[in-house]
Amino acid sequence: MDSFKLINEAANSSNDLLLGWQQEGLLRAVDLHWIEQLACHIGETRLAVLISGALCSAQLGEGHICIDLSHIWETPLLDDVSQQGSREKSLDTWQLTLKNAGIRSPQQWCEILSESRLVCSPQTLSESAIAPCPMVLSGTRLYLFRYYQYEQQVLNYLTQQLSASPYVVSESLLTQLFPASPSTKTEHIDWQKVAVANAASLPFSVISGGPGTGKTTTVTKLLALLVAQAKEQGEALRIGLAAPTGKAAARLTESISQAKSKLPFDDEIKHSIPEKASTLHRLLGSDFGRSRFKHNKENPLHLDLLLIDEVSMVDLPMMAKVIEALPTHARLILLGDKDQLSSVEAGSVLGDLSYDIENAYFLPQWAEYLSTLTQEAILPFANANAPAISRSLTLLRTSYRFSSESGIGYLAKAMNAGDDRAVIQSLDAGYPDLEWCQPKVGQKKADIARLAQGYDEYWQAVRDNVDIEALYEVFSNYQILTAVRQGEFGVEKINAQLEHYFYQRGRIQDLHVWYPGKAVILTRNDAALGLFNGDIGLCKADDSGRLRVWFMLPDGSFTGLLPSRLGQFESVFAMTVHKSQGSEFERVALLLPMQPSPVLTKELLYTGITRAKQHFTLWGSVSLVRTATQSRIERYSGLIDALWNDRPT
Ligand SMILES: Nc1ncnc2c1ncn2[C@@H]1O[C@H](COP(=O)(O)OP(=O)(O)OP(=O)(O)O)[C@@H](O)[C@H]1O
Repeated sequence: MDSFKLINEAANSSNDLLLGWQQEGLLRAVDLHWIEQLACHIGETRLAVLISGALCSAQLGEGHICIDLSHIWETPLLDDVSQQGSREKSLDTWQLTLKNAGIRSPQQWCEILSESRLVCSPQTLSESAIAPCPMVLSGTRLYLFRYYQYEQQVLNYLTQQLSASPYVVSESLLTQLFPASPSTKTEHIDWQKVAVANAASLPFSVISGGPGTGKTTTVTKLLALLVAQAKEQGEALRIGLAAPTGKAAARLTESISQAKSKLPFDDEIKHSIPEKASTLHRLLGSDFGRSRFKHNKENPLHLDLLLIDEVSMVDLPMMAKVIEALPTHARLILLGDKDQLSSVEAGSVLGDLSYDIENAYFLPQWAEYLSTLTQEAILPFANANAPAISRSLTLLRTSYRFSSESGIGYLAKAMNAGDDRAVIQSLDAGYPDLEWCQPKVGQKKADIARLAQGYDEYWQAVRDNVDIEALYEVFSNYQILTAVRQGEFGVEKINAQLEHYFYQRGRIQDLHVWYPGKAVILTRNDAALGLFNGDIGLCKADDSGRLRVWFMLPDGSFTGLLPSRLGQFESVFAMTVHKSQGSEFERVALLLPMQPSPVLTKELLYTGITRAKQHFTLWGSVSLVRTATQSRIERYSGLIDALWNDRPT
């Protein structure tokens, strides 16, 4: 429906207006239902309040923790959300809507909201003992109450940690872990050593870095140092390792066990470093039927240190619950790649915490302390007003996986910088580890055949009836990724077309039953089976010839289930980039849709590219690659301002 017409027709009725927005896809049914129920219950009829509540709820669905009224005032809603219409027309429409709702400026908008019984201020919240109201207006930011609380929980925790006194760190253990070697010592700073020294000194720290920058190697050294220090004092550290998904937990387990073997410490220290990582849900004691975790403020985790990997995937509510369940004395170490896609659910905690990490050098006193401890020439912030959070952040800057000759490394860097010229240049440069295919209309069959070739080795392994470990390894060598779920290049259609192709080639005998080699991904957690959303299962006969679906467990063993026992799953010859987070493959083919889509952003492409270890193929047109490189995801929250507002300009 045309938006001008919509507003003219519906100016007198907020319900009609909001219903119209729902039809246009700006609101979800749940947003509308939520605000209608509340309005009815409290007797609120003002359009300005109802619009704000519905928008706040809708934007949460888009990953935003809050809405910023002054930003929204200047943003064309339709361009912002549904990409329809010209910017000018959308902005006119949006401003007209707000004016019809009696709003003339963001300030006036805030005043109207402040008068509503649906909205309260942070002050009223802190002063009153009465039940909270559904929304909170903090400055020009409007939150749903629960999300305001989550954000405050994280901020309160950080405020305490950032002012805590540092721990003493053993210089000799640090030197043992990072022996100075004249041949390896260049003019560059050893950021891994700095990261260990920094995180060992603090109760809270973030270590961020791109693929292969040695995040796991670094934290394993950090754990070794802390375990050895505790041992010197006759104590034992209780360490927890966790990640947001089962797959990421399994990778962390594997990487820590490999990195441990290279430590220059005796076996006793190595044995005291745990390897087994669990999902955050399992760590907190997920009770799938209940909203609260088993571990919380009243029943904290029995840990002295918690390390969480792949934090880019952790949403704000989960981070708040982890913090709530941490004992006050416990250290928290967050690990991840800040440039990857944010969590599926609302928030971008790692992105917000490490917002300006590239420039976040330490304050002079802290830089001096770290320089003395590490013997590295650490430059301090020039500005004495540096934000407190910068003390807790270390960025690992050197990739040990991709050499300077690596196309994948170069492409990932260009994508991250949003530099479309460099992206196109690297794709065109003929790097041996990069390939670029530009799909053309009418060539889909040939494209599917080419994409399917990547699975030749897998089908050979299925025919050879190799054991499940070997089959799993071959399957993990190659993965097709899609940017979207629906449409011609969406994951559903691509999977169906790949399976059809395999059927035509005689690799699958019957598409309608389970077959050896069928590959599935779970789309729901299954507590009873001990399996999680994102776990991959491969179909293979057991010793008695019965087909089972085999899943790898976090300890590397396999469990084979009858297909009838599986809950919700889908085929996984192709998966979405979102689902691939936390996994890596030797070879990756990333398939972009033919048409522009708001989901095509540099974060999505960067995440897809960095899933590849040895070879990466991009399927997408020049114009789409360019547009995606220049689009970035922005998620609203109050964290960046609260943590970084004193940053030097
Ligand atoms: N300082 C170093 N010197 C040489 N090689 C290193 C160094 N640090 C790490 N590596 C090697 O680089 C590889 C990647 O290291 P690691 O797995 O720790 O990185 P990561 O950042 O955790 O990787 P991922 O992207 O998989 O999360 C490993 O083979 C590791 O042994």
